[in-house]
Amino acid sequence: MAAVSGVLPQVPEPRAAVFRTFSKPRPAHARRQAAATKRKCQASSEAPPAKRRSKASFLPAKKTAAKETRRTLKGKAQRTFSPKKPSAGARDGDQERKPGAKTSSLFKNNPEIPELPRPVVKQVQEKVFTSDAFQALDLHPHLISTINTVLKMSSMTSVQKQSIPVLLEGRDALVRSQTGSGKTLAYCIPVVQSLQAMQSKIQRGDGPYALILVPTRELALQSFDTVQKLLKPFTWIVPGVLMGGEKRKSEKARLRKGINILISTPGRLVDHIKSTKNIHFRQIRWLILDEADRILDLGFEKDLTVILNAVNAECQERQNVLLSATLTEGVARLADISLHDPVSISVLDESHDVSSPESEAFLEASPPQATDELDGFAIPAGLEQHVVVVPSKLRLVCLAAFILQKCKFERDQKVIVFFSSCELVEFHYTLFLQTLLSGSGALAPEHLPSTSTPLKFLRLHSALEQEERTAVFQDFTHSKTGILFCTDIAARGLDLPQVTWIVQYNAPSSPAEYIHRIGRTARIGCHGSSLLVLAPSEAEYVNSLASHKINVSEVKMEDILSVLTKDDCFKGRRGGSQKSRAAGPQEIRERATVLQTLFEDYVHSSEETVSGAKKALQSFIRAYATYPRELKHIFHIRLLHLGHMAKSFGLRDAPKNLCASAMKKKKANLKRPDLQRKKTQSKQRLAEILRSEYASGMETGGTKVRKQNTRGGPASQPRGAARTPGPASASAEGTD
Ligand SMILES: Nc1ncnc2c1ncn2[C@@H]1O[C@H](COP(=O)(O)OP(=O)(O)OP(=O)(O)O)[C@@H](O)[C@H]1O
Repeated sequence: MAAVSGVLPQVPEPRAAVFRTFSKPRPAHARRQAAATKRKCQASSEAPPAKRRSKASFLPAKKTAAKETRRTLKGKAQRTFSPKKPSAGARDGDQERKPGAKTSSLFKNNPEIPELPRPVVKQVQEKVFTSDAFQALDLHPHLISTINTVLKMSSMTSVQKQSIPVLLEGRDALVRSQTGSGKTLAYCIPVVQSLQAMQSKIQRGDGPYALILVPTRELALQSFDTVQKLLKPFTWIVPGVLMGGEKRKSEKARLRKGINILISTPGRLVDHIKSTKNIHFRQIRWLILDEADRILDLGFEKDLTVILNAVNAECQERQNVLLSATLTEGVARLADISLHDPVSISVLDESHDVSSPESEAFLEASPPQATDELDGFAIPAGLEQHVVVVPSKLRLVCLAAFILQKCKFERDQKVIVFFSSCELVEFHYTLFLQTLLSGSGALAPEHLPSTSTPLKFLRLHSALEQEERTAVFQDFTHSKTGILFCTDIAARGLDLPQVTWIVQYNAPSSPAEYIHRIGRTARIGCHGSSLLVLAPSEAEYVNSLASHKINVSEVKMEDILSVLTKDDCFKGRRGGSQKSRAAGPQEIRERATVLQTLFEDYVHSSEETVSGAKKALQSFIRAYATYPRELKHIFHIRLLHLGHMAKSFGLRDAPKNLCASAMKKKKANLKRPDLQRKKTQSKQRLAEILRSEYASGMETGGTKVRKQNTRGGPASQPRGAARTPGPASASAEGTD
């Protein structure tokens, strides 16, 4: 990174610049210097000593640049979102400055960017496809022809080849294979085959024969769609989905008429078990837990117990199938599910079969390892994983530059950006919509490069009304391009076609969540890329990923920012463009400042927007506090510079008392004798909170983001992926 040499690398022609400089080996002296820097940085956290000037920063900006920037932007900002006069309420401490106020330097006083660790990792890989056709299985001819003609699939994937015969034999199974490898059909085909072959023909009124549990509503819809297609020739078998967001009454009516293959989120099913007379499980032959490790997780524990008790009370003889890309036997053992002599299916095992040429390559390449060492999660071969280390002040412009690069200046790019809470999604969605879309995109179309593509922003999180959630899901599914901002609600199971990039703007809380997030791209043998954004104090996370056999290569922040030289909307003082001269570090710096000013002016344009940004920052801090203990040495609020962090929310200064009240509360709690009792309650609370992110929609009285409301933020939400209790204090907007 720039920290190593102290100067920004020469920025080549912008088109060729971005992402050409991944992980280049550095000279030894530079490495030594960077290692020393890293030690210093770790000791001092992200907050630098007041007088220290960052070597990592760009060359010092001339004083006039920001002034000029302000002038350039003033007009633009007014044309885009018309900043209002700051109202009385906006005059909170330092936040009272008018839009267009001087933007403090983005490039001074940043912490050094440490050289990233480069652990040697042999990633676990699986072979996706086999050469075997579905005809090789003992399936009903109509089912085979439906797979061939309706689903347009001919050969089986590895996980299908291994799982379908085992499940057709009637065995219980734990199935693990990489994301996007076809696990849905691996269980749907045996279910349909076995139910259509039942001697006494299934009647709709019999009720459910198969119960499929999935963690999110979108996944429920997606699985329902697959089952429905497979059932085309077997019209007497009725599938149905219970997923919340829909009127309870209509679901009850459908249950009364009869559903034979029932797909549901756990929370919604529990609600019906408690309140719907007609629901019964007398006929259950199959219990499937898709994304089983998530469903067995803390957040669903209570719901799952209710469901299993209800099912066990009425039927004992059934097949149980647990599937996930990150299912370990350890996780499965925790399940209070009476698995009967289960078969453990892992496609990785097949890679070790010396009869396949690829496996031979694998065996040759990897020395014998202990069993647990082989336990890394497989990552699709077509997935290129990147990481960028960005000082907190530059996070926002870096994200924006990346989005502009991919979605404005490249064709057919579909990007998913993961955030740790609903509030963060909502804040960034609104900010980008109001600045990048109506800002740079709408300014003067004649000034846009002819190669640019209009930006399309979408957002998905649990605080949206179900109607909008479904619409967004459908829209993004069918779009050729677009940027989806989301929480971990979209991390599991969703099969969104042709996603090209996954950005993790907030690091995930576990390696499993990392795998699932990146798994939304490079599915079923396709190619895709991912980018993880880390702060300098979080660089150690690369080692944590490596310990789970996850290998990321470094992208330079400067390379991402250099795209701004393509976009004359961000022209700085000197007004040069790529056409007239080569873009240098100074120009990149100026343009980044223009972009940051655009964000800050929007945020400071009204009381409402300032307060939205503060809430989002608080939500970030709360989510940051929920990282599990084993990651606390990397992700600890103490390691963040809150003033710099505030800048990444478009705030010119850190709001006062940001953490103080939370810390005060914590200290007070420590003195209180009833703390232990409270701890149990807070565990339950966390379960509620986690469930809310994956809510099934029976919730009442919660704060939902209305369709038209692009400015106001939703109720505070914690990271959906947290597996470990933390002090997140979200509202209970989405409990089932
Ligand atoms: N045999 C096949 N041939 C071609 N495409 C297939 C085949 N089986 C499944 N697919 C397609 O592969 C994609 C991924 O399948 P699926 O969603 O079932 O993956 P998954 O393993 O469940 O992923 P995740 O772990 O992310 O949930 C889907 O678009 C599906 O239609």
